[in-house]
Amino acid sequence: MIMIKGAVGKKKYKEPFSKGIMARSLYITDLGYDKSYEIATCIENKLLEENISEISIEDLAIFVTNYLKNYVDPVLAEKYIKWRNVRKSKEPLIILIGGASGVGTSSMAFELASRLGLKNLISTDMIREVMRKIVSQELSPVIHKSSFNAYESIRTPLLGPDPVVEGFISHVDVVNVGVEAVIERALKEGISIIIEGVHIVPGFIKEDLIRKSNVILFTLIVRDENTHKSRFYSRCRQPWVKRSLDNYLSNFHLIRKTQSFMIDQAIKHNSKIIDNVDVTYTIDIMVNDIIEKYGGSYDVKQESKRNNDN
Ligand SMILES: Nc1ncnc2c1ncn2[C@@H]1O[C@H](COP(=O)(O)OP(=O)(O)OP(=O)(O)O)[C@@H](O)[C@H]1O
Ligand SMILES: O=C(O)[C@@H](CO)OP(=O)(O)O
Repeated sequence: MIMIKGAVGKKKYKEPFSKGIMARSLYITDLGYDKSYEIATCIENKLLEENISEISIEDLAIFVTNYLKNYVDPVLAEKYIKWRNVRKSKEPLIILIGGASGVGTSSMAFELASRLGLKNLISTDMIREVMRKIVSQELSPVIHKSSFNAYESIRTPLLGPDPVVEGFISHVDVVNVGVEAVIERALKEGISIIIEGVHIVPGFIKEDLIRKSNVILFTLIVRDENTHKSRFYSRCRQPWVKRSLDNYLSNFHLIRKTQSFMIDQAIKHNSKIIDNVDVTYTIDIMVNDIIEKYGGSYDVKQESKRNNDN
């Protein structure tokens, strides 16, 4: 059996090498579960071949990086080490995924959480639901509507040419208070989290939060109208889904307007836009962006030197 040596603060511990845990950490490199497990098995065999029965967690990471570099693919080695840097960071990762109704924010957030092994995921619809219990319809009628038809509840005189966009802005502005509270709590507790939904819009979240280096925002869109429309059919196909297909189809032109507004905001604030047509493409872009932004530099020798110095 191969034992892995690690430390939490000054406390040292040992645990047996687990192919499952190793496969999980390789999964980030987009190898897929089966291939990750296969490589984890090869790594275990290689350790045994080299008569390594005990290894520190840092040396294991170097061993894995070199294995990927020499026997699999140097690009994957780089991804692996960069993701490791992200995981070792002292700050939690706050991933915000916005997009108009139906573009796939909840599906992509779930996929991304699974790829990154993140356990915390919340939808802004749920935040809004809690807020609806606290803030009466009289006080804030807009949040008791959908984002795309909130304009029907605007009480103040219209300021611009498009009531739909104005309703959307008022709606997002209120729910954003709850979104910011979740971000602040996650930062305070040190919890990595994904927050997704229509209420994540560039330009609405406080500057001091969005500028933090560990907060990243993606705006998902579906540029093609027919593809976007078909998403409502696929969403309503499951028998347990209670949201009415007709409601989204009859309001589709309003939903598209909210998407156009989100695109304008993302461009204005220099924020990433992803056309969510293909799941693999969307997740790969998000993963690559995250590891490029937070993964630091890829330097195995540096890590090796650090270990020798310790
Ligand atoms: N890249 C994709 N390729 C194919 N289908 C997708 C993709 N992304 C999402 N879908 C499908 O589109 C439908 C709508 O997605 P989802 O429910 O995630 O949207 P949403 O943006 O969360 O909507 P809402 O904000 O209204 O809840 C789902 O059936 C989902 O499986
Ligand atoms: O407000 C909206 O656009 C959607 C987002 O999911 O919510 P609901 O369908 O509950 O109105």
